[in-house]
Formats: sequence, structure tokens, C-alpha cells
Amino acid sequence: MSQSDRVYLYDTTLRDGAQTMGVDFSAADKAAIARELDALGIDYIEGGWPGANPTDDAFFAALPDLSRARLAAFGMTRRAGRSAANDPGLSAVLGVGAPVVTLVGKTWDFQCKVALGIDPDENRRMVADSVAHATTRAGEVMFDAEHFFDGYRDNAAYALSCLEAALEAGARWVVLCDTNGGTLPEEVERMVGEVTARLPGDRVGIHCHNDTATAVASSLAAVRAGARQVQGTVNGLGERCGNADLIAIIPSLMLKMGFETGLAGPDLARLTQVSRKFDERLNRAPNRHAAYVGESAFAHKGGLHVSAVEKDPRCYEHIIPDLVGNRRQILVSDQSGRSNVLSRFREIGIEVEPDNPKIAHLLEEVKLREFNGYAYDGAEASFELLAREVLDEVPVFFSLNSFRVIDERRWNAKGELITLSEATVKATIHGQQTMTVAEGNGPVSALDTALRKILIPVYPTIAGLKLVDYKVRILNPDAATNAVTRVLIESADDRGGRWTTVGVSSNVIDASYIALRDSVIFKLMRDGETGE
Ligand SMILES: CC(=O)SCCNC(=O)CCNC(=O)[C@H](O)C(C)(C)COP(=O)(O)OP(=O)(O)OC[C@H]1O[C@@H](n2cnc3c(N)ncnc32)[C@H](O)[C@@H]1OP(=O)(O)O
Ligand SMILES: CC(=O)C(=O)O
Repeated sequence: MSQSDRVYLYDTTLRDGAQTMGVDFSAADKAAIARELDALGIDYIEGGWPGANPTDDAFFAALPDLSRARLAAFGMTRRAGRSAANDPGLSAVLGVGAPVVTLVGKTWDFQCKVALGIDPDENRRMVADSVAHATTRAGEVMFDAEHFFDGYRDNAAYALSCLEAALEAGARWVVLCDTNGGTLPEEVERMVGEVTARLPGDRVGIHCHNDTATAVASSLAAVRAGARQVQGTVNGLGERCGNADLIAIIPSLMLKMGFETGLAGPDLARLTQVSRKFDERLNRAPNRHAAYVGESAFAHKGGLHVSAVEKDPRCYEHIIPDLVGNRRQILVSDQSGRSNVLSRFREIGIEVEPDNPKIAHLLEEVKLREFNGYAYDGAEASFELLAREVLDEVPVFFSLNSFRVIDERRWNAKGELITLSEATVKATIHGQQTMTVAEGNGPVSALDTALRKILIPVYPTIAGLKLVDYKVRILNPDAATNAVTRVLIESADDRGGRWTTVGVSSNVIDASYIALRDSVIFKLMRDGETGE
């Protein structure tokens, strides 16, 4: 495959995605998402804007260790009337030591006059100076040509001159941005084609917004017209109506258009998992109807469809769902569910005969639990535990006899209003009944502390287990405070392990205990503890 058939993927979830209404990443979220995207095979990960807010500063202060992707720090061109070397904003962006720096700058003369109040020639100098200065500090510099399509429509010569200024100043890529998201795919294809007739396509990128619900189509049209870098976000997060959704773009590029990306086949097969795990992190329900990765993308309901798909899935499927890690759901048969369980077993490393009757039992149990609110997509450790329990492979590490949690809200001696929680846990370990009490700043923290206190003397490795994330989702909000809650707990240990467990109950503390218990047992199993 020639060089021109390689498309570079640039993820801006942690920057443009952070501009989504209602989304607020922590620095730890950002680091975890960056690791996930790195493992997927994304070429560039834009981590945020150093100097713009404390979260981005904290993220860049401890650069995540990436093995496949290059980390980009985002910022804007120098301010008018300053030198690039003396611009504090630019210095903050360049100061974090990211291997890639992406600078946004105007390319629409109207914006120069109205938004910046400066002469367009000064703006072009700002672009050139800033890019040139950035090349002295970063290995690779990109120029995000803001409002390129609106600018090109109004004054093509000026918009192009900004691109040329950036390239001459040393930019590796110029990225054409449809910042307002109003350009339709046909226009994008024409304009990108005109750009790539003058500039090499492997220096040109595309960055589309979804204000006309065509960001994915426009991004693919730009690639057809010669652009070789595509910017987007996971699940289409982004300012206003979102950015182009990389989760839809990647399989279209690879499976439909025959392009090579940084993802290999096995990476592509993780796409569904990455998309859903990301939604779990944001504590929002995955879009069932999402192209390629939605739960409904390969679910067949109509009688005509089911009958034909059973003869040959190609009758009603545009690709094999496994290619993107999704699964076919045929509602009249449980054979597909069985295959799915077997394929998960292979992933986990559980060896079992395909005709083992326990598989059908596990399948029923998973279906029943999912009906009751469990979601195993984002809680792989709970699924593995359930599977091993059905196969009688989980030792009894401890038995909970009871727990009680009390919350107290009162004024302390200094006259301050405080809320304290206290948990009492009674359990049997190795035949011995034991009881402990612990306090916490909330009921789950008190319960967690009490559970550890009781387990650590027998299983010392539990001291290395910590909860790194805790999320609650109400599953039936109409029931108000009687609603069923789903708790997801992400845990990590001092051996580099990281896993997620799930608990469901109409009582949030009970749901939390179920997820906590799974986490602890999963850890003990991984550590090779044998239990009773
Ligand atoms: C198209 C995009 O999505 S670009 C990314 C947009 N993302 C964000 O804005 C999120 C992060 N931004 C921020 O935290 C803040 O806006 C900051 C820290 C960058 C700047 O904050 P402030 O200094 O308070 O400026 P404020 O946001 O009010 O206005 C932007 C300023 O940058 C100037 N500016 C805008 N674009 C550019 C540019 N490409 N080059 C130089 N200056 C620019 C504007 O003229 C304005 O200057 P003024 O304050 O002299 O009027
Ligand atoms: C750079 C960017 O986010 C935009 O122009 O939309």
C-alpha cells in the first residue's frame, strides 16, 4: 500500500470533546482516556490546552506514558502586538514538553477583523511566527486552520495564504476546520480537492463539526479529496452539536474505503468496547443506534430479516459485526448469544467445551441480570467473576454475614455542620466469625474501609487495592427515590492492574457493596489466593 493510502487519526476528545455541554473530565479521566486511545491505535491524542485551566495543567504535569500515539498540546497563535517568544499563552503551551503542538489560528479575514479586531496581514504573521517558534520547542507542529471553509468561500486567496504561511514556517500538517459546522460534504470535497491540487494531501487534515449532522460524511469526503489526517472525537463529543465521530469514521475508512490507519484488525475489533466504556466513564447511556458499535447496529427484529439472516447474515448486515467488536442479536435464537459467551471466554482465557451445559446456564443468568439492570459491557471483571462462578472456579474467600451503615449529620464542637458515616461489617473468613467498624466521609467509603480492615489481616495484598472511580446511574428515573441504581466501580492495584465491576439494587449502598465485593474477589483471584 502506498504512503498516500495511510490516513492519520487525530483524537481531540480531551480538548474539543471537553467543550461539550455537560462534560467535565478530571485529570485522571483524561489520563485513562488517553491510555485507552493509545491502546486502540490512534496516531495523535490532543490532551488539552496547557495554561487554560487547572485540569489541563494537571494532566500535562504528569504526561501519560503512551506507546503508540503522540500526545499533542493545543493552543492558539500569539496575541496581536506581541512576539511569539514573549506570549505567555504560547509559552504555557510550549512549556509542557508535549512532542506535538497544535496551534489554532484564523484563516477567515472576516474573523480577523471582527473577532480579533486586527488587520488580516497581522493575523497571517501571527500564524507564521507562532508556528516557527513552536518548531523550536516541539518535534511536530500542526496548524488548525479555524473557519477555513467559511474563509475560503469568502476570500480563497487569503485562506490559502494562511495555510501556506503555516507550512513555510514549518508546520507538518495544516488542518482545514469547518469550525461552524455548516459546510455540506459536497462542498467540503470540492474545496479540499482545490487545496490538495496545490498542497500535498499528506500535509492536509480535516476537522469537522456536526451542526448539519454530516461531520462524518464530510470527513470521509475530505479524505476522498486527498486529505490524509482526520480529526474527531470518541462518540462524536464536542462543542455545540459535536465533532466528527471517529468511532464511525475509522471502520468506514478501513473497511469501506480500503485505507490503512494506525489500527490493526484486532484493534478495530475493540471499537465497540472502547466506545461503550467511554460512555460508562461519562456516566451516560450508550447510543443504541450508533453506527457500527450501537447495541442495535446488528440486532434483527423483523421476521423477514431474522429468517434471511439465519440463512446468511449478509442478507441484512453491511459488515461482519465481529470486525468492530459488536455482536449480532437474533431475537428468536440463543445460538448467537452462546457464540458470544464462548468468544468472551476465549478472550478471558477460560477453556470450556462448547457443549458444556453451564454455558447455557451462564447465558440465562447474564440475560436475566441484564434485564434487571446489570451491564457487563463496561464491567468486564464482574462478567469474568460471574462466568467463573457458574463454572465453579471461584474459591470462597469470605462470607458476608451482615453489614450496617449509619449516616450522621450534626454540628461538631466548633459549630460546623458535618456528615459522618460509620459501617459495621460481620463476616466469616476461614471459618472464623469476625466483626469490624470503620468511619468514612460517606457510606461507601466507610463500607470499603470496614471491608478492607476485616480482609487485610488474612489477605495482605488487599492493602494495594484502591478504588479509582465510582459512578451511579439511575435506571428508572420515573421511580424517583425508589429507582433502581447501577453502580460501577473502577479499581486499580499496586501491580498495575485496573478493572471495573458492577452492582445493581434499588438501594445504592447495596449496589455499591455488590460492586465492591466483586472488585475484592477479582483482586484475590488475580493474586492467586486460594480461599478456604
Ligand atoms: C475553534 C475552537 O474550538 S478553538 C478552542 C476553543 N477553546 C477554548 O476557548 C477553551 C479554552 N479557552 C480558555 O480557557 C480561555 O479562552 C483562554 C485561557 C484561552 C483565554 O482566556 P482570556 O485571556 O480570558 O480571553 P477570552 O477567552 O475572553 O478571549 C479570547 C482572546 O483571544 C483572542 N484570540 C482568539 N483567537 C485567537 C488566535 N487564534 N490568536 C490570537 N489571539 C486569539 C481574542 O481576540 C480574545 O482576545 P481579547 O481578550 O484581547 O479580546
Ligand atoms: C480548531 C477547532 O476546534 C475548530 O476550528 O473547530
